[in-house]
Amino acid sequence: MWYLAELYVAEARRLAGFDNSAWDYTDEARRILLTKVNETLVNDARPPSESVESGSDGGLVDVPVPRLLLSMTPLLLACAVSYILNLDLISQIFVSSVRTFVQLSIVGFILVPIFQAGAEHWYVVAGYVLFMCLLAAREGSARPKYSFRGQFLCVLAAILSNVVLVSLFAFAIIIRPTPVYDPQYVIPICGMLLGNCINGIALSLNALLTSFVEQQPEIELYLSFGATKYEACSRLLREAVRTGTMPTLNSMAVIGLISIPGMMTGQVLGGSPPQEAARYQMLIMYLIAICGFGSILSIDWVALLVAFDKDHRLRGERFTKRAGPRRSIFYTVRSCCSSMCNWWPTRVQGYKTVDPETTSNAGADTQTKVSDLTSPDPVDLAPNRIHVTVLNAAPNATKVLTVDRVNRSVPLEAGSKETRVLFADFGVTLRAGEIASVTGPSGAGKSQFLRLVAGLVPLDCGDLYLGDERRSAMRDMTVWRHKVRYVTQYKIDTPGTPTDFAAQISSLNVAKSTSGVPTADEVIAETRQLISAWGMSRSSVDKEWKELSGGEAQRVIVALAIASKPQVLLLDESTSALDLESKLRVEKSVESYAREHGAAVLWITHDDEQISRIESAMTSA
Ligand SMILES: Nc1ncnc2c1ncn2[C@@H]1O[C@H](COP(=O)(O)OP(=O)(O)OP(=O)(O)O)[C@@H](O)[C@H]1O
Repeated sequence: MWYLAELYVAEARRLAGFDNSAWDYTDEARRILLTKVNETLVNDARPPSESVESGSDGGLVDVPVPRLLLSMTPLLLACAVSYILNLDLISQIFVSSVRTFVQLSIVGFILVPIFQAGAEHWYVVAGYVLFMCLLAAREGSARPKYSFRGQFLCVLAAILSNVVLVSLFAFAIIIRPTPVYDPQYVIPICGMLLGNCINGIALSLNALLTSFVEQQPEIELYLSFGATKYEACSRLLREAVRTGTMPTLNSMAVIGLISIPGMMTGQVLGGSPPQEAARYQMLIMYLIAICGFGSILSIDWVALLVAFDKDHRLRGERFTKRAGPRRSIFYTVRSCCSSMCNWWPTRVQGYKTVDPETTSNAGADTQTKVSDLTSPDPVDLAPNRIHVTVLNAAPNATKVLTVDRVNRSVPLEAGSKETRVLFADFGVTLRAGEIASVTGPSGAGKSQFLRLVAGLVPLDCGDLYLGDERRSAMRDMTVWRHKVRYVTQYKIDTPGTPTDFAAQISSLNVAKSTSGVPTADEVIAETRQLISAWGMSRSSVDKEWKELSGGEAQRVIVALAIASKPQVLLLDESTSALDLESKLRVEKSVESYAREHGAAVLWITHDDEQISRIESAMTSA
């Protein structure tokens, strides 16, 4: 290269009229030299055919529209694979490809006047960036499986605040174009920030909202042991943030080695030196990473605030499931064709057609069932069908729990504004050592009653007392839940072992700030002792929750609840998965816990014999 340069310098000097023997290197000679060297290097690096096509200016090889359309044809293969594997992606591939073509074609045209006007007026650039933020917020908020009211505005706020902050940092401090709002810099870079924000927000928000709805038992398990909303969701929050940030962090890890990203490719193709393009790319990646991270944290924080009320209760009813993917024109056309001509293959998932001839009986059956479900017997919706019976009245003992005329209603149907009263003016008083059975038909509201007492669901009116302490006067609901333990009827399905769980509940804020709370070692030692008395191996608490059978997990969680020493124990069908012998052993332990610790127990059961057994054991003791 230097040899070539030497030759050009000599030639340049000759053309400029210098005497080569004097060899004085002027600016003019340097300019001619550099121009010539560049032209030669660019043309030498290209195959002869390209050199001809790209012309003598060394710019991009032009891709005419027919060839651009030709580049879309391999996607037909993807459609064929989607059809064969029944992936139901044909519509999405088609719509995405057309959108890419149309949107980029439009943007190619509108950017020219925006760049011209934006170079003079900052508000043109700001307006266009705001427009991009609105579109980004729409896309980001439309993708998650579940949504909440005001989700679009929350996503917009998260995106806007982070993009504005990162842009100020990038353009005012790092890049410093002139003017600082130069649209040639601001618009493409903001576009890249927004593109990554959408993906991060959609992935993270989807993971978090899905957890709030579908992992409700896990969250409420922690809440029922006195966790705050942050403590109850910490694992799910961590996972959601990781899910959102992982694509960017992964691409940063392989950038340059495996992938040459779009911006760098564009700059190199546009004629920029690769080193300069690489520096810009590094800068963009750092900006994308911080902007994406900030937006994900912001929106997850907002989602957490929406999901819980001030008493750290999970409000699952605030989320609604999307009806399905947005309907595309392709879908509409296909559905019309399908219903009119019945020619569209029925094997594509979600669009199966039913032959009325062959399925008439099945259809009749289904209809009967559906009508049964949609018009429930009014008797099933009557309030106050639950019965609380104190099995061993101890009128002289101190009051432990007072439920004072509480009401609870739930939506008649999911998402409906109409409500159904489960119980009204409902009350009970339990004294130290008393056990009460909670009975009633399925769906009457027994679990809702126990969850209300535990402070996991709100009450419409009335109040609760623990001794003389009024619940509505308590500033911190976690303190109440630490003393009133609800044992769920669901099988525990959280990652980790019961030993890990004991360590987690012993390190909750409420446990650390309360005196006399058993340590993790004490909890786990007593749990081992109890489960061994109930016919299980002591080492069962070292197995993963998911490795325990339904009956084993049920015994372990009851043992953990007893070992954490609550004042009120709320058992929701806690022995339903056990054989008779195991049931008897658990009953005995619960009875002695109530007697020895002066605790009150509310026990939901459908087993009349169990009620008689507990009643006779407690009254004869
Ligand atoms: N979050 C909720 N939103 C709307 N309705 C709910 C909600 N939770 C429970 N319900 C409804 O409240 C009613 C009472 O539910 P609950 O679980 O308390 O019944 P249950 O008496 O414990 O029944 P089972 O004996 O079958 O466990 C049911 O009809 C249920 O569909």
